[in-house]
Amino acid sequence: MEVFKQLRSFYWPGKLKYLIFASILCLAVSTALGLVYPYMLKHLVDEIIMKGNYGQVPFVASTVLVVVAIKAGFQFLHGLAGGRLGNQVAYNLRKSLYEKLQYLSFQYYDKARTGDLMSRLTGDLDGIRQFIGFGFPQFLNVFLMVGFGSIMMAALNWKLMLITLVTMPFLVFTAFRFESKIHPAFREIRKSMSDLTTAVQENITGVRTVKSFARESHEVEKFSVRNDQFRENLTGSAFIWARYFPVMEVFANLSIVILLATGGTFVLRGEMTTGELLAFFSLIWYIIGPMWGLGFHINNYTQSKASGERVLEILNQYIHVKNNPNAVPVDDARSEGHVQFENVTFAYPENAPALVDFSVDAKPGSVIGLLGPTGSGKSTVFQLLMRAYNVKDGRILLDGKDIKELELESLRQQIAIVFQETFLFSSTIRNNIAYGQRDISMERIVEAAKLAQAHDFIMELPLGYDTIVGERGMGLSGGQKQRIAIARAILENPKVLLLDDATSAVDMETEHVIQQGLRQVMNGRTTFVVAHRISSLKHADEIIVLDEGRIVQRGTHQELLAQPGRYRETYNIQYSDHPDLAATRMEQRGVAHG
Ligand SMILES: Nc1ncnc2c1ncn2[C@@H]1O[C@H](COP(=O)(O)OP(=O)(O)OP(=O)(O)O)[C@@H](O)[C@H]1O
Repeated sequence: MEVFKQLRSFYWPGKLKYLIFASILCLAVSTALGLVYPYMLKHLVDEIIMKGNYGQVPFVASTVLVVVAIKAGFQFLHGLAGGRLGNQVAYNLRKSLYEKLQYLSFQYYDKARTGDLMSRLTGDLDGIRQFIGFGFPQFLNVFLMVGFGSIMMAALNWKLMLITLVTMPFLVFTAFRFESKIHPAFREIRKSMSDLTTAVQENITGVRTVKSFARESHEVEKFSVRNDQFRENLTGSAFIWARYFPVMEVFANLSIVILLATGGTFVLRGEMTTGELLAFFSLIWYIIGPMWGLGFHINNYTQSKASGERVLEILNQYIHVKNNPNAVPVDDARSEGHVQFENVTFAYPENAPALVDFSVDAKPGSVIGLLGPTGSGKSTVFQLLMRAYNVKDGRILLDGKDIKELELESLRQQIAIVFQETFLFSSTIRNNIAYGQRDISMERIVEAAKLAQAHDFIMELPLGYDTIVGERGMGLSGGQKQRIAIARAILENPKVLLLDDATSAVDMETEHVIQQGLRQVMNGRTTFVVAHRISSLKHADEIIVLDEGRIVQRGTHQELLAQPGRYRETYNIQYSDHPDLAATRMEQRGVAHG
């Protein structure tokens, strides 16, 4: 029950608890009305058939008819209340889960699997909806039926009741044993289901890689393993069912045998009437039915308990990066974009340090270039500045304030980043550029697109800015996607601009034009540029060369060219074919040296 206690805030607040009461009450009334049948049966046999009072038959029949109609009415109300309750609970849970997913830290997403999360948000949520809406009232109804049935049976003949129900403890014991076995089995089923979903999701996401490497059969094989596992888990649970249900059936039927033998003897001895025995016989299902169904209800309960655990796991997930209690918002009007890293050393969880003793003082409006081999920590600088992770050694300051003391949202609003890999939403190009910003005029979107050199190619598309780009921007080239991402960052009008290899996918010519546009944009903003091409870095106020997380060189383009080291080596490699020609071309394009 601990799981449902923890989920209480989703089904108890406000009117919801009244829906629970209404649903249970309607079911209870409907169950109580069911007791009229055995009573009518007894009356029919003892008072009408035995005594030949056939004139009462229409009365009995119409009573049963009225009872059936009222019972159906209450069952309808139970369904209505249960349905509304379940849907509202699922709605509340879905909302909270989605909200939680928005605020979970990068650290969580480093390990999270999309398919698994999807299965929690769909399958598991539905399990909880079903149980809270219907499973739970039905479960309570078991006790009501047993209670009502026992009272009426005891009123008819308490001795017969005790004898008949002698097998019930065995039935209950078996039902509980069954529960203890089936719960872990269901947990496994849910887990393998999410493995399966993950496999499908990853396969669809990576379909281009799969096809281009002709690895379809490899994927089918990989999927088969998970599919086998899922089947085995289902078979395992079916085996548990198969083992326990016949045992429960035997105990249930034993009760009926005992009832027939003992009850028959009682009637022959004149200790009870035939009508009473028939009423008893019909009543026994009030006890056996729920006991029989106990397995099903327990099953339902354990499934939703397993689902509840998986949903709670997300809801209770620790958020590593969040606002400090005394966090202050960044004053938009006063923010200058002065970024300082002071002796920052950082390691991703369970990893070697990605950045060691990193310091930089990026004055407002300055441009800092970052160069270094892959894995040297360049992107980590960006991640830390956005406070994707918390820094423990050293400090990062924005306008002299430790970013840990600033409100996270307002900090990130000061920063716009163009990632190495562009992510576009399945929406129009206009919405992708204006992502999340309301009341943005079309003029500003077009202006940003022009600066990012995206306007021309967008206008060539049949629907222009209203063209819907496919999932993750399918249908656009890498360079086109990057330019849309740059336009998005420009529109953000940030104080700090982070360009993480933002022009890697465009040709040199386009890069040069984008950079001219960017230079206009960078004016008055602090910019960090990660690039592998010297041409993207040479105008930076300071260039930092990283290797294995450590700063190995720093200075301006000219200073770094003048000293031996990685920067000059990179320069020589990039301009080695025709160093003079390269230089001349640059001059011609107006990219002044140094
Ligand atoms: N989310 C993460 N979790 C764990 N380790 C990470 C994570 N991101 C990066 N790393 C590790 O941190 C180190 C620095 O990575 P980073 O992405 O900063 O390098 P980079 O210089 O930007 O490389 P590239 O030029 O290839 O983008 C690498 O060893 C990398 O494996």
